Amino acid sequence: MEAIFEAVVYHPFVTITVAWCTYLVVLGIHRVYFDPLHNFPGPKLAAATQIYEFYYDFIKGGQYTWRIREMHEKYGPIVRISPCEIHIADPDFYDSVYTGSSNPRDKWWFTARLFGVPTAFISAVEHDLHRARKGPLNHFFSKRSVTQLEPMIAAMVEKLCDRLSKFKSTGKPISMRNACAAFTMDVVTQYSFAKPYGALDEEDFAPHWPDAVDAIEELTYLNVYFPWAAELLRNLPLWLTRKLNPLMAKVVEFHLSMAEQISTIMNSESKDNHGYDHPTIFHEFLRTDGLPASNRNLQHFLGEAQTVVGAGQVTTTYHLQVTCWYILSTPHVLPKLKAELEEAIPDPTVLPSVQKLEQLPYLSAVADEGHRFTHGVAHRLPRVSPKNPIVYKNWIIPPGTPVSMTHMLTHQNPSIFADPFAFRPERWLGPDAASLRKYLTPFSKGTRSCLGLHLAQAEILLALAALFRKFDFEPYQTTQDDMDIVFDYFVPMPKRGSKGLQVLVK
Ligand code: HEM
Repeated sequence: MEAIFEAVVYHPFVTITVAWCTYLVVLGIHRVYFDPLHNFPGPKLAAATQIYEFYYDFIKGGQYTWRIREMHEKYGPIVRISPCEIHIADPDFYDSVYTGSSNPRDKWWFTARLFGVPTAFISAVEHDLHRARKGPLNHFFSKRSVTQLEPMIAAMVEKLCDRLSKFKSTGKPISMRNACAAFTMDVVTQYSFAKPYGALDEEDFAPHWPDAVDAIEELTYLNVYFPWAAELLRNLPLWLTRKLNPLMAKVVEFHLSMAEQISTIMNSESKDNHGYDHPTIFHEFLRTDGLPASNRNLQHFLGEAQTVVGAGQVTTTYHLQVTCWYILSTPHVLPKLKAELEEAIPDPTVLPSVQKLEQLPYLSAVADEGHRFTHGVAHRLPRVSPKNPIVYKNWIIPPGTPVSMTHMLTHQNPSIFADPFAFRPERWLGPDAASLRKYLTPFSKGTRSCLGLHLAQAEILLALAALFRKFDFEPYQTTQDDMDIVFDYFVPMPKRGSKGLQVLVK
């Protein structure tokens, strides 16, 4: 008996397990009572172990954002939400966290893994590395470059309208999620590869592309918590990945399609984008002299392509779809918008420039209110001050600590946006509009802010103007709960099974 007891107690597995558990308990106690963040308010369990956050985001699926909101209601504007992360819910502090390059911020290495593309600029942890990698892409997205791109975007809008007009009075519903995604996908792939994916030409608007980009988003927590598993799944034979994890299979198929485009450009003798009246990102990118030799490979370009194409497609599509829903479902908005568009666009076949559309107050207010409802991203965005502490009121947050804020908490804050769940473009037209604007942060701010802001704004204004000048829509089997955000998979997502906005063209 004694021999059995000794064998069990001294078995290496038991010894290691006991030692590991003891280590975790001591670590938890240290984090809660002794480490530099121990004074910050928040649940003790969240401070002791990251399993707390893991439970809400991985097990329950994208739910920590709502738990964080509850924590702020209980503990106030600054909360320790995990052993190493501080979250702030004070909209006036946004500019102190999301700073420019004179006060650089790093990303937090842990959440830099969200997208599963470690060499892409979006995943670069250090400020300097991020700047070096993003640099070659910046000029493609300047206001000037986007203005030059306008004829292409307008042509895609025309194509979208052409397709929608075929549904007129047929009684056949259209998925606005798929139609808008086809438009944004064709724009961003035309700009990236000089070859659109042709989603607007497909009968059903090629839903497999937005499905693939949504799959990238749904896999963000797998990438963060189990990067090795995500890597393994990405590299298995496709048939096996399809069986084990259909979401990852969609991502791999998406990667294969982009790899084909990039290889064609890499292998073509001339790197010239002959025949196109606008530059294209990956032709130019491959010519960039400043790019280190280690980054001149398919894998690196693929990471950048996923970043640009994915980010360009998912956010703008979501904005367009959700804004269309609120325009159609908020009784006073549609007639006001239509009246403005009819006056500004006497001939519906001739769309004004983006510059002219920007001057239409109600259209711009509708687009801004759409941003306030869609947030850009649902996830908090952690930033790290590498050398200096971040000081919030009496709290001194040590350098190296990830500090995050969440757009949704600001955009739905009733002390800033009165009646926050009412879609009210008028709030952007009143006397308070200028002071409200600084709290509208869908594109984030600082060095890591959205690269595609001007492109997104051009797509949104041109598409909304054309859709509501040319068509009368009626929502089809869509209710508010098909649109409400219930998941944070980095980007906002509705309930499972929602088909998004479906419409009939009258
Ligand atoms: C409504 C439309 C859009 C919204 C609200 C939006 C919002 C955002 C936000 C909040 C970020 C910061 C993410 C982070 O900190 O990790 C971001 C980053 C980014 N966005 Fe957008 N985006 C939109 C459209 C676009 C478009 C059209 C493109 C390009 C085609 C684009 C490309 C990017 C890229 C490349 C980044 C990474 C920037 C970096 O890491 O420095 N976005 N976007």
